[in-house]
Amino acid sequence: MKIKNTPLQDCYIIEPTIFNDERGYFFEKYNEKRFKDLTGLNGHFVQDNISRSTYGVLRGLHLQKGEHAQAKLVSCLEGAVWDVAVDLRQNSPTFGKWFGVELSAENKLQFYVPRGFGHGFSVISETAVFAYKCDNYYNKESEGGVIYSDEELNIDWKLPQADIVLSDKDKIQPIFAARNF
Ligand SMILES: Cc1cn([C@H]2C[C@H](O)[C@@H](COP(=O)(O)OP(=O)(O)O[C@H]3O[C@H](C)C(=O)[C@H](O)[C@H]3O)O2)c(=O)[nH]c1=O
Repeated sequence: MKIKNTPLQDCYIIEPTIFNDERGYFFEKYNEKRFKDLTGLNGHFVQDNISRSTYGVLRGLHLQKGEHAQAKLVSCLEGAVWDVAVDLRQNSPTFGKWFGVELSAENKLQFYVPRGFGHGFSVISETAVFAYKCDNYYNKESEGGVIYSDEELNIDWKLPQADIVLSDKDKIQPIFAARNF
């Protein structure tokens, strides 16, 4: 398991150790002790989520506010996504900056998105099964984020605008728009 820094403070890319043999492959998807030893972070997750999406779907940018804030450890089990984190922690040196990484069943990379970050992904393969661990429980009332098309962020979602498929919720600026956090 290797940890790689990103341009965003406290945001990491994790490269698991893959054991290949004539049967296929094996890897430890998550090991709390090793994660804590390598990152110095708490590393205790309480909720696992899975979503399946078709090409062009864009989910995000979401986060939960305050005491319900979630750190996420995300990966793609089938297909490929362009995964984006935005630092929305007002006191962070990388506040307002975004970073993207391709996560796929092929590269098996994982992406650690800390509390206080907006998170989203776009599906760049025919279908994608997305899995993520959260270190705090879902709390609908505390949900907020930033609209995917925020002009200041100017995020490249690696999709033609005409192909993007959004939920009704993601078509509008959230009530808790990150600028007011
Ligand atoms: C997030 C979540 C949702 N739900 C229910 C609520 C809705 O009835 C349904 C779909 O929820 P939503 O449309 O918010 O799901 P996504 O658009 O995939 O949002 C998620 O994907 C982006 C990329 C994230 O980073 C967040 O974790 C999360 O906001 O699942 C739950 O029951 N528990 C949960 O933890």
